[in-house]
Amino acid sequence: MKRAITSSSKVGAYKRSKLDIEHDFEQYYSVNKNYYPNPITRKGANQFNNKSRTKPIEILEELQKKQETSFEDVSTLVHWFRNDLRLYDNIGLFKSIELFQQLKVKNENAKLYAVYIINEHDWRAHMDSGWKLKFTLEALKSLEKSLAELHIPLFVWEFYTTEGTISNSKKFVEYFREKCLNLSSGKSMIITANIEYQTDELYRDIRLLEREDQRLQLKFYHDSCVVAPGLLTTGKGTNYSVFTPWYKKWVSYVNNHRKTSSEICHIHKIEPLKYNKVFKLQPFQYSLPDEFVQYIPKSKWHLPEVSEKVALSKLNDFLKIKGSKYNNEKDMLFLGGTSGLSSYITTGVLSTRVVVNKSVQACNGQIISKGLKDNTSTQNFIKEVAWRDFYRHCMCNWPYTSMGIPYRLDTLDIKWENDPVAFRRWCIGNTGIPIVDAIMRKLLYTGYINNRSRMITASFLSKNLLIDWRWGERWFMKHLVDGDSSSNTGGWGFCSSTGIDAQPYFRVFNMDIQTKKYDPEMKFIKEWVPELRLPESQRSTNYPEPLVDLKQSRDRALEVYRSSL
Ligand SMILES: Cc1cc2nc3c(=O)[nH]c(=O)nc-3n(C[C@H](O)[C@H](O)[C@H](O)COP(=O)(O)OP(=O)(O)OC[C@H]3O[C@@H](n4cnc5c(N)ncnc54)[C@H](O)[C@@H]3O)c2cc1C
Repeated sequence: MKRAITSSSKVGAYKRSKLDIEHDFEQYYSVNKNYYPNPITRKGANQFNNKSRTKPIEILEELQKKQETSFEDVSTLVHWFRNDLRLYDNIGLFKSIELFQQLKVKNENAKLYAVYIINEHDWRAHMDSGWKLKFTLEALKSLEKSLAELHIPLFVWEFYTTEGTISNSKKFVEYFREKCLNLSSGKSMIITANIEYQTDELYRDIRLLEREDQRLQLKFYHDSCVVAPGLLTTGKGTNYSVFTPWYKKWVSYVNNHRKTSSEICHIHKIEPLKYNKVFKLQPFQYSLPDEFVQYIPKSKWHLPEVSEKVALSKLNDFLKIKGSKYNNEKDMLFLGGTSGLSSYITTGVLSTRVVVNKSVQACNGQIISKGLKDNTSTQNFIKEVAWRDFYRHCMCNWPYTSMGIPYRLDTLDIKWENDPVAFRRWCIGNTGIPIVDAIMRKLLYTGYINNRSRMITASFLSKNLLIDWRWGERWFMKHLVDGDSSSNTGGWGFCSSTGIDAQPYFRVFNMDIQTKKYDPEMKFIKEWVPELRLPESQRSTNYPEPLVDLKQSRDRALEVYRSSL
């Protein structure tokens, strides 16, 4: 078979461009063996499909059913914040306050606290980016202040172990038990938390429930989706693996809520009371270690302001100003026609129920799923938000997709070429394909690129370069400010034709057409690839020749995919 990638010696000449940063590229080639010494295999993944292994979400829900609430000897209630760093429309927090008010009737000295737990090993294992962690810590600071206004202290605990231990370990369970009992002076307590749907996190919560000390009552709630996983099944009771019929069901589920509530989806608002006695706020002290920060170019260190208030006003502004133009502008590379809310949503500073409610108000009506193609801009915006739910549902239904295995198990047979030099050039935006380079440089320098940009570069990596999509997925996680494992895996699966409701394998993005459509005047490209600003005749030679011939590499991809599937 003809190899379409240009020779490596030529490639070497471009390896230290101005945008290159010191980087250990090998970390993207496979799951981190320190944390996952025995990664799941195809056989293991199939056990979930043939039901010989129970899905973690089902185990968690079964264990939950067995929990009964008892206020006996309880004097402390804690809400454990994870990716839900907000007060407004936070179901777990809302429930915790409901329980606290019941408890107060029985024990007027009862206390309500909030907790957040830092485990750097989790961040390493999940390849969280410096951008995202910095954003999370800012969100936490803002939350701490808002909680203090309600007289609820926030405790930030740090789980440190010398050996690599993620939070689904026995060690963590023991640590958690000790910290909690310390807080309640050895008495019983109730802990609320919102469910995180990634497999590691589900197994962590399962362990906590299974090994629970009788004194600790844990209560988990669905919160991060508009419609909780498990509620939408086909007429035959099976899980949807195609978005459009799932979305129709999602829309009618959400619309039906109008019958029982004034809102499309019920928003949980807590009362702005003083829940405990006054206390002196001592802001938590934690600095993000260099190993996470180092991936962010220092000169460009800039994050948007992070608070619930900012997120809500960004949403309102978007709906007022850009919402009606979303259909035309969302894909344009230089316009910023999308909401820019993903980092707020990923860290839970903003709830997607609020996003959907406000969007529906903005278009004065219900959500429509019929004639999807003709939908208005705001209706389409809602549909994009629903994709996030869809991928979360899928992660619960096919848990191995959160363990480094594609939804389509047959695609494990694809013979990826996995050229490390080509991968490196893709990462740093030096492929010689202007649209790809501009996007990849923007990602490296800002931590954010829009959905079209993600699709273009993911298609190019997995198809034109024939590099295992998981290498790219990990690079994205390590660099995105909004890195979210279900949306990221879902997006990569879609573009590489290995995931759920994916593009057919023969759809290979044509980079020239993408440029003409989404950056017609090359404004975006020239912004990020300054080498191309001058007219061709005056350009110096420091911009690389294309890494691949687009037509040849497309044909090669089709051949490889066809022969493997
Ligand atoms: C290869 C690839 C990787 C991706 N990785 C991530 C990721 O790590 N984290 C992430 O939040 N999104 C990811 N997405 C989805 C999407 O690209 C981003 O959510 C979107 O670009 C964020 O910008 P925005 O908030 O301005 O989007 P808007 O267009 O304003 O959309 C509003 C919200 O809807 C949700 N949303 C929109 N499009 C999608 C989609 N296709 N799939 C799932 N949710 C969507 C997001 O929560 C987003 O904030 C990925 C998509 C692809 C193709």
